[in-house]
Amino acid sequence: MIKVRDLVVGFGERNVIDGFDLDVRRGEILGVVGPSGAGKSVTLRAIIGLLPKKAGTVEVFGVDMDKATWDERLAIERRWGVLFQQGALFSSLTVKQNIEMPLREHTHISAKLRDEIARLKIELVGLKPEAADLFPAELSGGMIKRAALARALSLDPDIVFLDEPTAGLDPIGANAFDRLIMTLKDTLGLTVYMVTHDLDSLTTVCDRIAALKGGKLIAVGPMSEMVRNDDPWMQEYFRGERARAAGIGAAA
Ligand SMILES: Nc1ncnc2c1ncn2[C@@H]1O[C@H](COP(=O)(O)OP(=O)(O)OP(=O)(O)O)[C@@H](O)[C@H]1O
Repeated sequence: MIKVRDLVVGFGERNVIDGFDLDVRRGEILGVVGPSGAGKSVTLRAIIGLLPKKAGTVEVFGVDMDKATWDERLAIERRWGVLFQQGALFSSLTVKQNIEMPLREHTHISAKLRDEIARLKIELVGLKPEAADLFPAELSGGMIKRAALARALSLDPDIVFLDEPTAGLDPIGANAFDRLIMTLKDTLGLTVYMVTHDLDSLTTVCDRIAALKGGKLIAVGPMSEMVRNDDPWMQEYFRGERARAAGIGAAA
């Protein structure tokens, strides 16, 4: 679904991402981890074209994004949805209006159909129908994540990019969100690219994990490979106290 080659991204003289390759396979949930500041969000933004690359290529659905025509690019953007770290909902719009926004931008469907689709997505992500008319300031953290996910799903994408979807949620809320992602993957055949620090999410929902450190990709594979990696950060992360508490040691 996505093929990243020799990616370099930086600001001024400094390179945050220093040349790596990464593939995202159809139908998988790929978890992206790494120390704070490792460039996880920067990589996500570079893949979806919100940040310029200094070098390298990004192919999505087999199309080189640098060579894509305007129409090709728009067609590809229609096939992905993004959930940003803080949800990034428009504060002056209701939940339903937020979900309708991509439909307004990318389609010519009628207001009635937009309304129906938005209400369906609200149901799909487990929000109550009444949430449709609430403004973001009236939502809890978990509801914001669900509303943002509903917006990311509004165009029935093939891929969703999630930037720390469970950050700020209590363990029960995080767990429910993880289950939702798995259900969506199973029922809609979604491919998921998920930046996360959440060890529970990595264990329960991710098929593969990509670990970023020092601008490089230091490991890609299933959890069983992560726990065996001898990089000190990987050891601490995947074999430390919190990992043991999440039951990850058992995977070693
Ligand atoms: N627009 C920008 N201008 C300059 N530097 C930036 C910009 N965006 C990100 N950076 C820098 O790039 C580095 C990587 O940031 P990024 O947000 O990708 O980290 P991260 O791995 O997602 O971290 P965290 O886990 O803390 O969210 C950081 O040092 C950050 O300061």
